[in-house]
This record gives sequence, C-alpha cells and structure tokens, in this order.
Amino acid sequence: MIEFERVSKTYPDGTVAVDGLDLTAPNGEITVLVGPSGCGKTTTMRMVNRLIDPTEGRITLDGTDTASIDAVTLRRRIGYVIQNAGLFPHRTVVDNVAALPRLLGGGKKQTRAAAMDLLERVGLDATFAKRYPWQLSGGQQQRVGVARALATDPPFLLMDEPFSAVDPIVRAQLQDEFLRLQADISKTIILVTHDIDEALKLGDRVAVLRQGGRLAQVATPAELLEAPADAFVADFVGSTRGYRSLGFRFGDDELIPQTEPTVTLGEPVGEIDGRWALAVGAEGRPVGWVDASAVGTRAVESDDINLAGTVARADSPLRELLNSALSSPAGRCVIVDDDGVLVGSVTDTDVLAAIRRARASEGAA
Ligand SMILES: Nc1ncnc2c1ncn2[C@@H]1O[C@H](COP(=O)(O)OP(=O)(O)OP(=O)(O)O)[C@@H](O)[C@H]1O
Repeated sequence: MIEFERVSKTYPDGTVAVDGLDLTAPNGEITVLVGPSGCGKTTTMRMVNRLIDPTEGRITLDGTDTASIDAVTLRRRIGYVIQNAGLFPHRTVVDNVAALPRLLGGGKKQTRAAAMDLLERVGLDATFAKRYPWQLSGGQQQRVGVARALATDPPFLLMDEPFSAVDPIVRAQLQDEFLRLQADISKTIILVTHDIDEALKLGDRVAVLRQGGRLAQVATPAELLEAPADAFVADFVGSTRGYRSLGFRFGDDELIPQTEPTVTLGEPVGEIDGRWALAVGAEGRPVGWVDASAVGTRAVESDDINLAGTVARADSPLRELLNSALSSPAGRCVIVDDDGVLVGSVTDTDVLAAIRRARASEGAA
C-alpha cells in the first residue's frame, strides 16, 4: 500500500504543486491520478520514489516512511515507466531489460534469460531482443519500458503517461495487454494520465486532482461517473470530452498540411531540407523516418528506418496530431488518409498553435 499523509510540495519559486494530499493506493490495485495540465500529477508521483522530496507530510510504503529508506534501495522496490519508454538508445532491447538486474549483481546468462521471459510476457517475441530501441515502433518501445520496470520484480510500479505517445489503436491494445498482465502480477500501481477515458478504463480507483495540487475526488470509475463530488469533477469528466473531439479540419485555422518529401526503400534519399526524410512503402503509406545524414548517398535499407513515429488522420483530434509530431524525430506530424496513404505533414509548432486557437475559441464559446 502506498499512502500519502498530508503531503505538500512547494517549489522554491513558490509554486504550490501539491497541497495537503491524503491518498491511499491499495495493494494489488491500479490507482490513477488524472487532472488538467499543471495540477501536480507528476510531482505527486515522483515524490513516491523520491525524485522529488515533499515539503510537508509523509509517504509510506506498506507502513514504512519513504524518507527513512535510502533512495537507491527505495527505487529498487518501485518500478518506473515513463512516456516514450526512456530506453537506453545504445543498448539492445534485451540489454535494456537486463540492465538493472545486472547492476544488482545478477549473472549475465541468468539476467538475459529472465529478460527474454519478460519480453515474451509483454508481447515481444525473441526476434526483438537484439534490436535497438529506434528499430521498434512506439508501442513496442513502450512494451520494453514495461518489461524493464518489472525486471527486478518490484512490488510497486509508477507509470507516468505510459501510453500517451502512441496512436489510438496501439494505445487501446497496450491498455488491454497491460490489464491482462496486471491481473497476473497484481502490482501496486500509481498511473498518471491526462486522459479521462484512460483513467476510467485502467483505474481500480481514480484520483481527480485540480489546479494547485488539491484532491477533488477519489473514487471508482463508476462512482466518478455517477456521482461526481462537485462541478469541477463533473466538468472535467465531461469537458475533456469536448476537448478531445476538437477536430482537425482542412481549411480551418492555418493548419494546412505541407508536402512531405519522401524516400522509398531501395532508393537513395534525394534533396531534402533538414536531416529527416519520411520513408514510404510502395502504396504510399508512411513506414518511418530515415536519418539522411547517416545514410548519405547510398540506398535506404529497412534497417535504416526509425519506426518510432505515429501517424494521424486528417480528422484526428488535435491531441493525436500532437502525439504524432512529438513521436517523430523530425518534429512533424504525418497526416494520412483513410487508406493510410500520405497526405502531408504539419509541424509540432503549428499543431500547438492550433490547440491554443481551439482552446481560446472554446473559452469564448
Ligand atoms: N521544478 C519546478 N519548479 C517550479 N515549478 C514547477 C516545477 N515542476 C513543476 N512545477 C509546477 O508545479 C505545478 C505542477 O506540475 P506537475 O508537472 O506536477 O503537473 P502535471 O499535472 O503533471 O502537469 P502535466 O499534465 O502538464 O504534465 C505546475 O504549475 C508546474 O508548472
């Protein structure tokens, strides 16, 4: 059990990120922290593994004050999964998973064998073990991130927006797989998300935070939907729906897709502006990004393709466009049509500007 007792965090500049939080994350359950941007979700979670120290109050793990446990020992008991997986880029998948057990003195053979088992549990077969993170899709990287967090078999798991950087179909798959895995391993989990649907799907209990790091309500998903504690919770459960539905409309705003230069497998990268070229398959469907500076003038091979980026459709919510832009090494969101064929791209800056415009017009409505 993870317990917050009157926990507050005020940053040196005076920002009150968390204010008098009382919260219990019961053993074997998923407790989700959800709330608007800046409401203190990440700060709350990072205080558990002491990446951030509380200003007041205490946090206990099965009754022991975390402040009394040496930080390294503490972190061995708490797995940590972050957005974009945070894998070591120069180590293979299996070495990423085996790294911490090795550091803790495990033998090479035995830690590798355990890592292979874990990879299989998160849905990756042996062919992925020797690859490097950039040779995996975002969803596959996230699976490795989960396997790595479980490598020391910690009783507690912290997950910060673990499924945000992948496209909606992959996200739903990862969520389903994660629920199946948890039914098996019964870890005590705190998961942070800004997505109320994800919170309601994954959480045994959902804690809704409001600005200033105050707990608005903690309840089961059903209770939250049926009996929101106040207008803020009701509004948050409802209003993010509105925000999510913000469509990307051609001709609207200044968010117009630009032509994206492409490269086909087996051919060299032509003249491009910048470092990254988008690789497309024969049917014109994007397959990933190629680092032109690494390929030089030779023909592009499948091993050159960085698979981490996601695509969005023209009518995807702006949040998905942003996820696509942020997951691409080029910082560009790739837009495809209903058949998955490339339409063009928009930059992360343009997507952010469109989100700001949409929010402003929502506020004015
Ligand atoms: N190191 C810091 N110094 C000062 N203020 C900070 C620091 N880190 C976070 N904050 C502020 O504390 C508040 C809570 O931040 P936190 O990152 O915990 O929120 P969050 O709910 O996780 O936000 P998001 O969903 O946008 O990631 C915000 O107002 C943020 O600007």
